[in-house]
Amino acid sequence: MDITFKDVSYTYQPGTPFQGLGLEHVSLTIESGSYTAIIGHTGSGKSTLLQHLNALLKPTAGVVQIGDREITPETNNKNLKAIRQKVGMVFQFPESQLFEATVQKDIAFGPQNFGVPEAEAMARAIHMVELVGLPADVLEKSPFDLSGGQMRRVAIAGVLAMQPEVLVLDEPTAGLDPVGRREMMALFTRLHEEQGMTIVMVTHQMDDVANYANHVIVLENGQLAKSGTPREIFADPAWLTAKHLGLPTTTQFAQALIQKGFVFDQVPLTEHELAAMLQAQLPSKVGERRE
Ligand SMILES: Nc1ncnc2c1ncn2[C@@H]1O[C@H](COP(=O)(O)OP(=O)(O)OP(=O)(O)O)[C@@H](O)[C@H]1O
Repeated sequence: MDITFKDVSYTYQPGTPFQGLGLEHVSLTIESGSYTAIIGHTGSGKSTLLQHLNALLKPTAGVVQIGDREITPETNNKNLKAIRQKVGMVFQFPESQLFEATVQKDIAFGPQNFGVPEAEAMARAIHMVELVGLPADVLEKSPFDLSGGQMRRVAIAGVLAMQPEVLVLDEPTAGLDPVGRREMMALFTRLHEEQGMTIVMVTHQMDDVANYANHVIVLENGQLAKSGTPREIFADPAWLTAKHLGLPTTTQFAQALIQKGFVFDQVPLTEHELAAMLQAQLPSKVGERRE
């Protein structure tokens, strides 16, 4: 299911002293099956854009097309359930929204709320706990007895239990330790590669953009500043720096190497790419070491 923005603008609290511009004339497509990263400085409109992906916000001008459904400023707030099911939204620190007595009930709550019979919803919860990499014995535990990282997995399992086609994540690794972050990112890669799920992720982690995404949307002051593949986006480090956006660690390291006289045909984005490019430039030395 593609999601397309056609000249979308969104104004917060129009006509009041608190009026604020969230998005301005944004046109873009998030293709079915993509892994899209949304990046941009604070206040650039990332959260506003995310909330349009499942019609939590409706554009104040323009059209958001979600699959075959068009959302316009005139769209009635009723009958949006199908969209909410197809586009699962994981907000920042989603564990704060856990509330049921057991993990299983918490995960089953969403589907039940959407009309799935209790027995099926509870069965889905068992499957989802496994999918997000938690042991089965958490099912009967209170979510509040789990670690922070486990609670976040439970919250994500609750969204996955709705069987969405698109998973939208707002800084999903914020506050996790390095191991927790890696495991969480591996989970999204599994969902993307094994289940063909479309992933849309707001992140400040440029390493994650380089390592996982295949499409990047850069926002600035509510406008689309650039979109393309990670290679296209990171090909111009000066532009990113001017926008107060970072570079992947590897790309940054490559910049230092370029200053020392190394030449790269294209910007290395990952450790493996950089290693391969360096090996190609230092064949004799690498060979000597091996012998
Ligand atoms: N409720 C609101 N009322 C008025 N203006 C708002 C409101 N919420 C957001 N805005 C404005 O809309 C613009 C975009 O905000 P948004 O939260 O989408 O940015 P963001 O990129 O997600 O920021 P962050 O990285 O800090 O989460 C900002 O200028 C912000 O001040």
